[in-house]
Amino acid sequence: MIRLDDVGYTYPDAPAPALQHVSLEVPPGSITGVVGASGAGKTTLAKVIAGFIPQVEGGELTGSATVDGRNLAELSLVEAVSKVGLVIQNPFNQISGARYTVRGEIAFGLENLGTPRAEMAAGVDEVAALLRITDLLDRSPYALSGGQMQLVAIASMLVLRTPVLVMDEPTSQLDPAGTRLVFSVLDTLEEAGVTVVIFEHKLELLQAHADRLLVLADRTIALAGTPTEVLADERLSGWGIGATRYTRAARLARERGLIGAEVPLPVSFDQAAAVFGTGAGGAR
Ligand SMILES: Nc1ncnc2c1ncn2[C@@H]1O[C@H](COP(=O)(O)OP(=O)(O)OP(=O)(O)O)[C@@H](O)[C@H]1O
Repeated sequence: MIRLDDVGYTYPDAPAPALQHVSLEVPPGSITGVVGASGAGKTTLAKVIAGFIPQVEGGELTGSATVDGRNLAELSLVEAVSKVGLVIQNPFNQISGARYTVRGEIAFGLENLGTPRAEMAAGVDEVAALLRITDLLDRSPYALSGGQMQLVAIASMLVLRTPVLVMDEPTSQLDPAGTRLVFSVLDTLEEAGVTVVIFEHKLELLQAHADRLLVLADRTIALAGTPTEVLADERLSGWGIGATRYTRAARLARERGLIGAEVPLPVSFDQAAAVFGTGAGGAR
């Protein structure tokens, strides 16, 4: 269980806090999505949950952030890293620079933990198969596309098998197929009991895969609920968050008089199918 109670954080020498009064609970074995406009504090919150703040960044953290009852600020970085994996926003920065093959790169964290060689090799093969990058294992980590590098960065965290995984825009470099693959891997992780917090802009996928959705706005959690509840909230556009394609299509249909103003705007495929009367079964 991840629990934040009235967390505030100010970067070193920053004139104002990046986060204020943030309280949240993430139950174990669930997927929580976090959405927010640019600059809302998503990366900052990801680093708090991963224990990188304040350990790595410095600055002033107030309130309490715990994982399984342990205060993150009191864990050593090694302890924090063994509890929470952080997939950072820019995959280029996640690459260690210390290994010449993708295989070595993915194994790097396990190597540092002293994992036996055979176990390490099996772990790397397993995550590579899961993320469909087995054919990249003997390539140089520097000769990859942005999307391939992002999958390698994700693999290098998954292989550590931390009970909690925090992902900061992990699909930003991926094409739609790669993005769907990552979300299906999250479902697999959830089934295996992993707790996932994903900071992401792709609302349709969050709607389909997340158990809960949090909105970060004005430096705090402005709204929390099921994805369907949150995505239907009229305040989202004011917070700089878009709407799902289903909502946008229905809004257009409403403007053109094709559906009445009294019909609630759909946020999901199933709701849209009901509104447009086409039934389920089409392409999503
Ligand atoms: N190292 C830093 N020092 C001082 N201020 C920072 C630092 N990093 C981020 N900030 C500030 O903290 C606030 C939140 O930034 P953060 O990167 O967490 O937002 P974000 O929601 O992840 O944005 P984006 O979607 O653009 O990545 C911003 O006002 C930003 O300018």
